[in-house]
Amino acid sequence: MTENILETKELAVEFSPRGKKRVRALGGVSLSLSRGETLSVVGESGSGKSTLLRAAMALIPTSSGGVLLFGRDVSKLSPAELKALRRRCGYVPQDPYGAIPPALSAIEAVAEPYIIAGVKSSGEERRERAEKILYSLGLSGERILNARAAGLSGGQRQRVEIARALMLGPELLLCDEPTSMQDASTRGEIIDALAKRVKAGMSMLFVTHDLLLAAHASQKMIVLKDGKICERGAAREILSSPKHPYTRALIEALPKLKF
Ligand SMILES: Nc1ncnc2c1ncn2[C@@H]1O[C@H](COP(=O)(O)OP(=O)(O)OP(=O)(O)O)[C@@H](O)[C@H]1O
Repeated sequence: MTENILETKELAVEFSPRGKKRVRALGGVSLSLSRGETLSVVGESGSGKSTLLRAAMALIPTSSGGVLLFGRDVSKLSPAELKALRRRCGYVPQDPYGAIPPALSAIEAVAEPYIIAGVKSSGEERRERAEKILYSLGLSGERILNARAAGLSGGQRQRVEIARALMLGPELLLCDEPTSMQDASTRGEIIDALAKRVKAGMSMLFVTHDLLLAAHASQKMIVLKDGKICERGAAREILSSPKHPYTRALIEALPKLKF
């Protein structure tokens, strides 16, 4: 039997900003992700992708429906139990600015989760592991490794964020537009590094507005429109023969190369 790492059931999230109209960000989303599998979440800006990631990690309250993380209903967990489950997850937030502690160098920032989680290790071991992960994402060299966040480009910060999320060897990686600031070849390098980990058993929920990237990075895909799934299935199949008019419109909007 396949083991579900993440499951959402009719998940709904509403925001009630003070003095403003209530926003229904997610309206009944059901999905499942098993071990060693990647699911891409695709949709336009405002379709609910980030909300889905944050709700999956129980970082925001849900209005109805539920989330099972590693088979446990997150609404029934104590803060300590939830913390323990979150430790098994890596989260790459959308905005790499501000997510990295400004006083730490890149290598220290990547090694920090080991210290926070209390993993017994020497400074040397932490550094070695952090360096290896950064290298797999195309970052190396003393100048980069010792730079603080302010001295790194947006794309480099994004890779430091991904490396931080990988430091504890997560069983589930949730990433929110993790390659939005990368050039094409670095993007490929990152996707390949993540794919290797998926092959080794990691599961990944991959948020992107880029359908081509989604098809490259994942086996399964869901397309979100106004907080609801309008299409789901095998990523490449959706790309080659989309069923929903919204997906078709997204594909038609992809830039066409002309020579
Ligand atoms: N904290 C919040 N308070 C109020 N409304 C919110 C909040 N977070 C998200 N929303 C609203 O929920 C809807 C979904 O937002 P979300 O950020 O999940 O979309 P998204 O698909 O990730 O967009 P993007 O691709 O631009 O990041 C939007 O209408 C957004 O304005």
